[in-house]
Amino acid sequence: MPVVFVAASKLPTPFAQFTMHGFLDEATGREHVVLSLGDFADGAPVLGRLHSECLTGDALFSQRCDCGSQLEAALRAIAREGRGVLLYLRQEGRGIGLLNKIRAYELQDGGADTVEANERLGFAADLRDYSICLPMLEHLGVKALRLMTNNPRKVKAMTDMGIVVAERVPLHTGHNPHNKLYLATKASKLDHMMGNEHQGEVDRA
Ligand SMILES: Nc1nc2c(ncn2[C@@H]2O[C@H](COP(=O)(O)OP(=O)(O)OP(=O)(O)O)[C@@H](O)[C@H]2O)c(=O)[nH]1
Ligand SMILES: [Zn+2]
Repeated sequence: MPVVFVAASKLPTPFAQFTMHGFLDEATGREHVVLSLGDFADGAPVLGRLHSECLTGDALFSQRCDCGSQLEAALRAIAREGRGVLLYLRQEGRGIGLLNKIRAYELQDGGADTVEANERLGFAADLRDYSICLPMLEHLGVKALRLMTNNPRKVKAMTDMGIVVAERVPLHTGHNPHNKLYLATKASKLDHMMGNEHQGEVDRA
């Protein structure tokens, strides 16, 4: 079943006034949001972020992860450029949902790392499906991205579905003592690029 566009409105934020596009994934019932800024008609690669929902990091100021800081840095970068898209994907907890993420955090409080915790709960390390992005990008007329991410799986997923990733823009921000092990595990077990890439890097918030 498809991901269908439902409605669009203005969304004023401290960074810029974005246009907010709402989509329904009819297969799962999940409601996704895209914030866009500027015009994409010229076909030039668009500064973009595929941001997976993290209620704890995005809305509740959690320092267990880097999500809230990455969300803000990405919106600031798009605002600075006057052109870009942020897909806010409702794939909480890398796809396991909020309550299972809290179960996973409980196991992490007992010493497991982020991947071991998922596995002990019977889940793969990362259950996200990025195919939902294609209809949203097509709706907006975006064919090529300058993708703000440290996650090579996102780059591969876009390329595999025919979206050109003209550049990967590292997004290193929100590091603190509480998420040190989490970020190290993402680098060692989930292939995240946490090195000191400088090319086109988004400023730390
Ligand atoms: N299962 C699980 N999910 C987590 C944990 N910590 C954070 N998450 C989720 O991980 C996801 C992070 O998504 P993104 O911000 O898109 O980041 P990413 O895949 O790490 O890649 P980047 O683009 O480099 O940020 C969110 O859905 C969070 O809710 C954890 O310990 N366990
Ligand atoms: Zn998070």
